[in-house]
Amino acid sequence: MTRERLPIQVSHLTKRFGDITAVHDLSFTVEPGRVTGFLGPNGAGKTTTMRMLTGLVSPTSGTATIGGQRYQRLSHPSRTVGAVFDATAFHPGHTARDHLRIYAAMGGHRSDRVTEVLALLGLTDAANRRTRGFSTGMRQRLNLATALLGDPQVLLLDEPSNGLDPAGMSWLREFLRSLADQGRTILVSSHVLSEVEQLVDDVVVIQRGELVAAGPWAQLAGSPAVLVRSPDAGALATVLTADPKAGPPAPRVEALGPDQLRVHGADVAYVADLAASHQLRVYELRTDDSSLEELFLRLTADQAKATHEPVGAQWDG
Ligand SMILES: Nc1ncnc2c1ncn2[C@@H]1O[C@H](COP(=O)(O)OP(=O)(O)OP(=O)(O)O)[C@@H](O)[C@H]1O
Repeated sequence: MTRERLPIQVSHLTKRFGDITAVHDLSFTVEPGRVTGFLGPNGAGKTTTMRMLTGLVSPTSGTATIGGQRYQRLSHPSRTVGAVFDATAFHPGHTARDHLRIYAAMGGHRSDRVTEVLALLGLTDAANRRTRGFSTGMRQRLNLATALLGDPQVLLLDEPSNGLDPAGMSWLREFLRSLADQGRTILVSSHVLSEVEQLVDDVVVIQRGELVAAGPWAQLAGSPAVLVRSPDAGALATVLTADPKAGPPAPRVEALGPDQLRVHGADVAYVADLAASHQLRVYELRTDDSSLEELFLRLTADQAKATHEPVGAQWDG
């Protein structure tokens, strides 16, 4: 089936609640066929923006459109956009099937779609269990099942990875990838930095309601640097910067200490092979994960709390 490709467009969007400016002159685009991370610390304005996209909150000014239309103007809103905002909004006494039946009825979706989404999300065996006993992973799956009832082309997911264990994250990554590969437009909010690179193709980073950065994740993050510990660090730095095979541009080398280097613009295998070919000793060689942290610290530099947190920390500490 050929699907209609529907980009999300946010243009000069502003929302004020009394004295609070939750979103300020925000503009970005979310492309179909890609998973886009919507990132920012708690209170940055992510949920407010997503609510404006679904018509739950009216903008003070600016526009938020889906396929060029405001949500209210879409001919089949609940079949075009699937959105879930509150991960805990299940009636504890309802079964997964009850929950989905209610939402299917509200959205005007055919009732056999309930069985389909239960199967799609791997919840068939849990369909008749009450949600009060559901694990976080099952709740997140039930949320996704709810969002997918209308087989929407656009998915807006607020913190879908919250509380997932590594297996759950891996499953979510594969699942979102398969939905994006069908040409759907997927916007996933998160305030957990370490989840970003696992899930998304593109990122939109906001802070205090304003855009900080937007673009392909790989481009924003750049390639990670390589850390080297070697008693021959000086000689290794010389061959790295002089090696004609590397250029242009040649790797850039920082001396971190007498036996430590940080190498930019080369990967671990390249540095290892070059050291071996010059018979230079290497005691430690690894990717420098702190470059990811540095990127976010730079992007959100005036977020005082963030400046002390390690890689993968949550911005709300
Ligand atoms: N209905 C409202 N009335 C008043 N202030 C609001 C309302 N909704 C949101 N805000 C404020 O707007 C700002 C942005 O909130 P929002 O929930 O959009 O941020 P967020 O990035 O989604 O944060 P989180 O990660 O905590 O969900 C916050 O200061 C919040 O207190």
